[in-house]
Amino acid sequence: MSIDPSPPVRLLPTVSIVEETMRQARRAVAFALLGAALLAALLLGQHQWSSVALQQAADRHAMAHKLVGEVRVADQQLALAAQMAAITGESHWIDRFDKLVPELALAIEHASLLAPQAVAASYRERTAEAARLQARMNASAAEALKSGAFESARALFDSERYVAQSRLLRAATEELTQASLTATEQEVRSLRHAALISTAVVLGLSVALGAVLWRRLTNGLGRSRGSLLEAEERVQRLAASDLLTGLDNRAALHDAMQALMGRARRHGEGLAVLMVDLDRFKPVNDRHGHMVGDLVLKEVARRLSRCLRTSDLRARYGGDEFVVVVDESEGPGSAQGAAERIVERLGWPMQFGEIAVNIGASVGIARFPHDAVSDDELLRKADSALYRAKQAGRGTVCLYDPLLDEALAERHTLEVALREGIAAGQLVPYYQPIVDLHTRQVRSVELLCRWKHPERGLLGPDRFIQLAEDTGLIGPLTMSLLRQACKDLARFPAHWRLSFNVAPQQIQDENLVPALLAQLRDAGVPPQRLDVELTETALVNDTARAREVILALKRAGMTVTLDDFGTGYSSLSYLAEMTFDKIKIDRSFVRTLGSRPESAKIVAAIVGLSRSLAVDTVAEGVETEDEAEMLKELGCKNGQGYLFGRPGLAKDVGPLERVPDADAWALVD
Ligand SMILES: Nc1nc2c(ncn2[C@@H]2O[C@H](COP(=O)(O)OP(=O)(O)OP(=O)(O)O)[C@@H](O)[C@H]2O)c(=O)[nH]1
Repeated sequence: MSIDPSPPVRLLPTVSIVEETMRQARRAVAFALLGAALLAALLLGQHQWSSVALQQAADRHAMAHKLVGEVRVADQQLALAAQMAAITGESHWIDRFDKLVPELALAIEHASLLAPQAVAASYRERTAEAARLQARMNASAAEALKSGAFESARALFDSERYVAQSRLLRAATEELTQASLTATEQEVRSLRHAALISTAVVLGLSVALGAVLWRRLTNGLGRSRGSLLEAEERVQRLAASDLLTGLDNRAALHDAMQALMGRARRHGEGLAVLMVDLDRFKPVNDRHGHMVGDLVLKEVARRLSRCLRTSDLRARYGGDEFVVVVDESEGPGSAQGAAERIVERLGWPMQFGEIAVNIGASVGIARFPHDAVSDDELLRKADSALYRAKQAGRGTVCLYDPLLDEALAERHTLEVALREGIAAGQLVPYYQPIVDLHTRQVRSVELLCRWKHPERGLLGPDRFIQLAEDTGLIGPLTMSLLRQACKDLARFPAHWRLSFNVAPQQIQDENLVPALLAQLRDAGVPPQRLDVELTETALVNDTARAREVILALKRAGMTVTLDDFGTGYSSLSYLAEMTFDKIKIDRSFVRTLGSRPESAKIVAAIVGLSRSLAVDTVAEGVETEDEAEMLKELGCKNGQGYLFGRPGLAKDVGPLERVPDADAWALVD
């Protein structure tokens, strides 16, 4: 398998999708508005144009009407004025005749302008000669009238020629004015018709344009809606899945569990929740980096998917924890089977390019509805079972057990109380003397710890030290105790030294040595009075780091003791390598000195070894004079135990210089 750093699920540009969608929607709406404005302008323009044209045509028609009357009246009045002037010779008739001649000519001219051009041209052609003669005769008549020759004027008016020409002209003029009337009427009618047609065309166009715009708008909005729905679906998918593995995430798990529980309840079926935690995953990150760690997590997700049914729910719960929910409709065995398959498959080696990785998995199982009926409770109980699987040595499967759950709850309560207790100064230093086996002089005291629990009374270290180590409280606890112990040490006899234990986890703390020196400085105690005890476990876990710490402690002036020697790994190489100042012989050898000959041999060997390495020895757990005697004979220099004194408070330990017998000590423990 090659190393591929890209995550399986790509973060999608949801924001830009929304922006694009908004852009599309805005464009569609802008088009619609523009189209609507165009349509409105078109309709308005068409309406305006047709109203103006119609009005003008109507005006011309009215004019034609008026001219028909005017020409007729002017003609009749002209004839009347001519007759009356010739008969009466009165000057006002003569003036009237004079005036009416050009008036009639002008009215005819206007009418010809309104008539169709062809009609007007034909009128002019047909009447040109008659009009010219008529005009000449009118002029002669007018002259005759003005000169008083009324008889000759009358003769002219009554002449056959004049009458015939007047009739011809009247008929032609009547034709012309009627033609102008008809033409203007037709114009009005055809304009009305055109207006109707253009309105229909514009309306048709508007409907077509409206339909196009509507389509565009709905298409645009439809596309926007589609994009938004798609984006929403993506967002929901992303929100529900773990980005690294692509499995459901914690939130989605809860939703899915509730749905599964609802269905199981309806069908009267069972479910099992498997809490899976990887074993030894942290070292993978530490050794190969987080990128390889991530690949492991992805591979775990892949293997989980392969060894389970597709209907089984799989989720990443966080960190290196996964949750699987299997249905138990076929009986309670299926969860156990699935869990065992998971442990087996995740235990198979993984290979990423050159890098080989070996992890494992522990599984805790809780059942619905047997153990719990809510998702939170089920997960909590599966976690409790998982805790037990881890305690049992990892790589195992454990079912939830209510009794152990109580133990876990008790442990949690104690952890909370311990955290508060450390802050509140409830952890009290106790001291046990370490004496010279020959002189019984007190050489040093070992710092031990008691917890003055506000409700449970005085608790020994067996009740809380392991808990403190497991929960990371051992560092703060040690420092809190040491702060008080350094003050006590300043008041103890100046040749007494103080031994105290440093837990394996504390070895990793970069600040350990500076913090110890700061405590000593605050209390005004030289580092030479401090002896740090380390167990073999601390050395085995991280030998290189242990060597560094030992060197730093010694450089700072403190001494270092190898605690509980003989019980653990007892590698002689540690002794040679690490330059301890003292070795503590474990109490199990001391207690069996009288009963098991091998114990004496082991003690003799350890003492011999120490002597050759020029290292001091201390025997732990000395309870009888016989044991003290034997140890002395075997060459052991120092002893610690009930024979010399039980652990006590500073006020009880302080006055002691030498311990003749056990009664000298306040028996506080
Ligand atoms: N590479 C990677 N590491 C992660 C991620 N999330 C959590 N971790 C690491 O996973 C580790 C989980 O810690 P633990 O469960 O104590 O590690 P472990 O070694 O498996 O411990 P045990 O369960 O006791 O065997 C921590 O070191 C986290 O930093 C992630 O997304 N990627």
